[in-house]
Amino acid sequence: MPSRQEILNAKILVVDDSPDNIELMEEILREEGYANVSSTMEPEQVCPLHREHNYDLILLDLQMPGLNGFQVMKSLKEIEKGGYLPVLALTAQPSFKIAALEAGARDFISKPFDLLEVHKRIHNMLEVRLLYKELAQYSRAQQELALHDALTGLPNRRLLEDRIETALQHANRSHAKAAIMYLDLDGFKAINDTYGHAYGDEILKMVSQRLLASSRKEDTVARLGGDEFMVVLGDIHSLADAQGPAAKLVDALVEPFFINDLTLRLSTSIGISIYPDDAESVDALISIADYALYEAKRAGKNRYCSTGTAPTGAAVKTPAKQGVPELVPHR
Ligand SMILES: Nc1nc2c(ncn2[C@@H]2O[C@H](COP(=O)(O)OP(=O)(O)OP(=O)(O)O)[C@@H](O)[C@H]2O)c(=O)[nH]1
Repeated sequence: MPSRQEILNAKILVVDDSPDNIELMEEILREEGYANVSSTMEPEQVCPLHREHNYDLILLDLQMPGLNGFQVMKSLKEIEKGGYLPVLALTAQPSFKIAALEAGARDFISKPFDLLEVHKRIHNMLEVRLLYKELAQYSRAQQELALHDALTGLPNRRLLEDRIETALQHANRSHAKAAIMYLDLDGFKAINDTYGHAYGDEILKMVSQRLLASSRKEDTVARLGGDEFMVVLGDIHSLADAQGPAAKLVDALVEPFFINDLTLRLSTSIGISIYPDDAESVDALISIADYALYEAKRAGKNRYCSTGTAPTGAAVKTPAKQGVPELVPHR
């Protein structure tokens, strides 16, 4: 439940065409302790103001010249699409009460004001509004958690697969290629075993930062779990466009890590697959990158390995068409 202080700090807008009514309502609210009250006599300003300030409560007079309260609520619904309209209608017309509720107002206050009723209705409405905001925030945070790795904050496998799909679609549309780089740290287990899990975790966070710092903003850097990461490069035109970035990642991780008084060293191996040269589906591209990674490990670690053409220019078989790929480790 929101605290009394949170309720008193809520943002409130009073909308009325009568300066006397505005003054009266502002005074009522101030005396109760509400600290964030503003007002307007121009109904057409309500939406722009709400867009800017995201009010917790709009006390809205229904009968105003020009734009009336019902029209204002209609426009507010556009801003709060599917959301909660924080409107408390003010009306002297008994027949408008139900109409106001039907138009989206959460509640109404009758004029002339009964002070006790005003306070209760405002308090109750703010309580619900603030709870609603808390819930919406919590739900956004849960969605984020479901798509990100809790330790590093990087996208997790679920989000990664989506990102790869998007990169492939983009490559298709723009007649370009995409690269999947599968990374597995070398010697990570020894760090855990020697210095403990907390140091291992710290290294994983630092590795994530280095991978991000060594990639383009538009690339995806994800953690698959354990000491495995993936980097997706979109909008490339050849394997050579992925080899440079792969070498950069290998170099970035070979630099020592400083944690407390310790200097820790590890390296990474990378397997690369290219869309559409190696395969066309996400799963197949990941499998081929995994296979290339295995070859990079087998060839001595601290290097990347790809299918395709060796730097010397020697053509090698591509796995999608030829079965088992011939892989080219680079150091
Ligand atoms: N600290 C920490 N360790 C983890 C986490 N997830 C997995 N691990 C550990 O990471 C290690 C990964 O094992 P390997 O990939 O075989 O270790 P490695 O020494 O890098 O082996 P190579 O890849 O052959 O060089 C295991 O010891 C796991 O227990 C984690 O979230 N935090």
